[in-house]
Amino acid sequence: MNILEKIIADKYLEVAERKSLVPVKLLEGSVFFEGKVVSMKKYVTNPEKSGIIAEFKRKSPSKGVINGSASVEKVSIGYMQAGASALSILTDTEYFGGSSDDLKAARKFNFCPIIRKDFIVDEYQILEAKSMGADCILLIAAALEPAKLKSLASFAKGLGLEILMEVHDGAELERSLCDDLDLVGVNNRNLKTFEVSVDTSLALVDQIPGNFVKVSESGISDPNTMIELKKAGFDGFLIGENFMKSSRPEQAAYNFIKEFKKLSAQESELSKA
Ligand SMILES: O=P(O)(O)OC[C@@H](O)[C@@H](O)c1c[nH]c2ccccc12
Repeated sequence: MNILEKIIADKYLEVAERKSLVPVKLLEGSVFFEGKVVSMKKYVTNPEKSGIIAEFKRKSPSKGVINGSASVEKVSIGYMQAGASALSILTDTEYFGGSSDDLKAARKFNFCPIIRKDFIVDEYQILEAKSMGADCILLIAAALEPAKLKSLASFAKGLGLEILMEVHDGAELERSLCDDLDLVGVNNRNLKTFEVSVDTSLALVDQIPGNFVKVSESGISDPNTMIELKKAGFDGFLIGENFMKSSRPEQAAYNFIKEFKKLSAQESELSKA
């Protein structure tokens, strides 16, 4: 069993347990349930912003503990002040050290799109996402049968949520593309082997139809790489570890975005010349 298969197997058990403890009616009673969704698609493509979806992640199966002491309040506010377009909050506890409380805290302190980063295998988790105040969910093509991915996407759409579908190769992209998706992400990290390469994004970008917002995910640690990915056609950049490994993730994001803006300005000067 590879790590993704293990996480997914555990996720089914975890969701079954929560389902038996927290009834859907209670989720639907949350103040956020009727709340308006802030569009990830719009924020990520807004030229005034960086396109960065900044992630709050305490640990991961590939890296172990990344940051054991960061405050979600401080970091999420700081990310947005630094110029991020949106937030990604891990809610998986066992493998990533996150929780629904992290997402609720981020929601409380920020008016911006927030994606619930988790391994969604059941409609119940989409209701949970809405009840926490999320605007967008992640669906991982490598973890879901195409028919199931499509029905989960349509369920999320029905609640007004946006959907980021994550793929890792052309075959996943082809079999799982559907109209209900808003953003398509290419994960540079293979969730089965943990290998990371931005070439994965560069190789797939032209296969993503133009009506979807294109996001490159994982392993981005240099503003020059972001410039390269942007030139290739990406609108969004999901960055976690490179910020979270710092004792002040919000400061790391600020420095990164400042450098990115400087490089972008130089690029556009060059293209004018
Ligand atoms: O920390 P990184 O290398 O910047 O990557 C962020 C994000 O892409 C990564 O956390 C991620 C991408 N897809 C996922 C699916 C589940 C959990 C986590 C992820």
